[in-house]
Amino acid sequence: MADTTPIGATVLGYPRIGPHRELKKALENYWSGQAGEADLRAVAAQLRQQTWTQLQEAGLDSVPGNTFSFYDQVLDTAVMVDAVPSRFRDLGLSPLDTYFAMARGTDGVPPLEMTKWFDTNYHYLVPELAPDTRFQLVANQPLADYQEALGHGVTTRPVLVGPVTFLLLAKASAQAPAGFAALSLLDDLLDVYLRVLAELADAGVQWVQLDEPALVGDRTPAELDAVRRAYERLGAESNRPKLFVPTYFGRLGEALPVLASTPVEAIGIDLVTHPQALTEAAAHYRLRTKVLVAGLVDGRNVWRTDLRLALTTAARLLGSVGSLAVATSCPLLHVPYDLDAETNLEPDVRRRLCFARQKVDEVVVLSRALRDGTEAVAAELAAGDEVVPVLRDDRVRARIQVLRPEDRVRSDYHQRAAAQQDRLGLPRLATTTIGSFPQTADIRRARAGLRTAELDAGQYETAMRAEIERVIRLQEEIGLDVLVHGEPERNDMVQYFAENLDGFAATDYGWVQSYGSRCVRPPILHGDVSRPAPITVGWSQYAQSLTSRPVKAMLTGPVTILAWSFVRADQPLADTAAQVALALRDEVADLERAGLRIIQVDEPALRELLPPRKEEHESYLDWAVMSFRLATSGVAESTQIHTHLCYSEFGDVITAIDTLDADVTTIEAARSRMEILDDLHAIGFRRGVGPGVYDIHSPRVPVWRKCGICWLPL
Ligand code: MET
Ligand SMILES: [Zn+2]
Repeated sequence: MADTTPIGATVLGYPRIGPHRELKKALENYWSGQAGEADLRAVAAQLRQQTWTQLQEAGLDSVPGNTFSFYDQVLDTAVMVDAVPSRFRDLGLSPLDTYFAMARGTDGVPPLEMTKWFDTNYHYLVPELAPDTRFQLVANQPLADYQEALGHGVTTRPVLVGPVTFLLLAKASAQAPAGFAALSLLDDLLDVYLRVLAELADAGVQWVQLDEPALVGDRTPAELDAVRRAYERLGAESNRPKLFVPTYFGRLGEALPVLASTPVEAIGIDLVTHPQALTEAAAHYRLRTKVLVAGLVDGRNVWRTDLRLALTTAARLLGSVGSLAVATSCPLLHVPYDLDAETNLEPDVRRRLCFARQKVDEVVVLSRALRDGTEAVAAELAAGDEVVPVLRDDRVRARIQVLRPEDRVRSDYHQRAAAQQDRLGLPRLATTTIGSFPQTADIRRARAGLRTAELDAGQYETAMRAEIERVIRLQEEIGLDVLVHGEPERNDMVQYFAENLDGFAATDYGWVQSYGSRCVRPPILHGDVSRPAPITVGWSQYAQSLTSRPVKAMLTGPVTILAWSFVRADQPLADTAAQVALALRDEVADLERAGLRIIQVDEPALRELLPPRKEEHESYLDWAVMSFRLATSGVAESTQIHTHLCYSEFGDVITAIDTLDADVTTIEAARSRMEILDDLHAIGFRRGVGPGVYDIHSPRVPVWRKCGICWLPL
């Protein structure tokens, strides 16, 4: 290995969809046939070049490369190692179209499964592996990217998904025998990684980054052994770049000594998510011979870093590691591009914010302070000292202060169930939907019209009411028992509430990739939350006025509102959740007063925020459940509270579902073949359950099957 430049100041990755979602538009034009492959590739090349030059000009010592993707970085890795299931291979498509077929499916060929990337709202594509999967290097994409950057005068550090994380995120294909573990393919996969590394080294690459976020979760001894074997083997190769292994979204724990005992030259730790990571790292003697890349700037949230605090943290590591580099806590994929684009934010909120582009500057400042002393960055530190206080609302705080345990408890379930049955008179197997009906072009046009003042509030209301009436009549005609108003007035189930609650701000360009070309613009929860006026009551009340059947009012729960927003970092999430819950509790009370007999509070993100380690589950689930109960327990016995969960894999939260104490839980069950019913049965779940039998992602009509639990088990 040649002498290498230090990592110094760096970021682990960068947004790739384009500051104005250029990639989204280019992808969608390509998919619809409006543009050809060359057009798409040109946009992609342009975006890559922009990112490289920007990062270099911002003063990073090491610029990450290969952070671009046409769809998803895990899919890129699968394709790079030729883990392409035969159903896609057999299509005989071009490499690019095969790639998109894996991502999106085509003509009756289902795509790879998509699932959430750790506890973020980003979705990756799940590789399908089997004992006969033959890994081989198809095209060295990281190398091509490196050379392309070099052509623009930028030397990069190629970023790849680490081999262990790749295998841990993969699943056994349908053809794999029972008991097959993807990790058994480690050695074959390493052969390919070794080739990639050798080719990179031949091209002069000095550092390569192998992301291993999976190491921050609870790992079995066998998995830890795979980590050791993987990095022993990669490290033992002489013809390779230096290895930098970042870990993020939690603390390394028992994986730290394992990774640190291998020959990797640099290890990255996330000092933002978990303060304990600092003590772990400072105490570990093996880090004395390594580069420690300190994730000091939050890569997932949008707040300015407390630079002085970050420097204190860094100072505690200086004596205990070989050398120190400064980075973001994780790739910047999860934050918007540039705060400079936002001109409509309240100045006091704006001054507290920091998007991807600004985070790069922070990393550079921190690194300079460590190298040249704090005097060198005196101006930046002074600017950081002008702290803008968080917007406090004493009324909200006073209300939270006086909450009693009874405010989170309803009466005995069976008593409630009887009262509700009396009032609602529903059949034993009642039918309902989850809430939203399609957002038609007319609905979107009306909303846009309201924004641009083409429609006044009255005209908008008339348009929405017409839509509500349409879906109410449709549901009556179909013969459903519990009706919904269809949520036409909502742009999004979280944004809509954020726009109507105090304490939230919306951005104009704060797009973040959710999957593929799909982006979301998460609201920014920046201050104490309260509800200035009823939000949904008018719409639900109108819907109920149209029919004698019960209409179910619809709210989004506190956990989901938090999960899909950027949240405050200045107080525990539990406290923020309680504030949101209290605002929702007021809404629930108003709905009940307006005559709504059923109220559904959706918590599809309950599972998503679950921390990576078991030891933290209990405290998370405790505040998550308590916030739901705070929102919902103020109602009369005869008011039926529903909740709705989706996105599967409820195993880890199944008992929490019980403690939510909702009268009815509607839950996605189509994709998991109703397994959830057995799981609920096993824990003695006695409340109402509505297994969702229609898969909303597919036009297929399901076949009715008898199941053990019914709507209202009395
Ligand atoms: C992602 S869960 C969605 C629940 C919401 N009520 C809807 O039907 O859209
Ligand atoms: Zn759902």
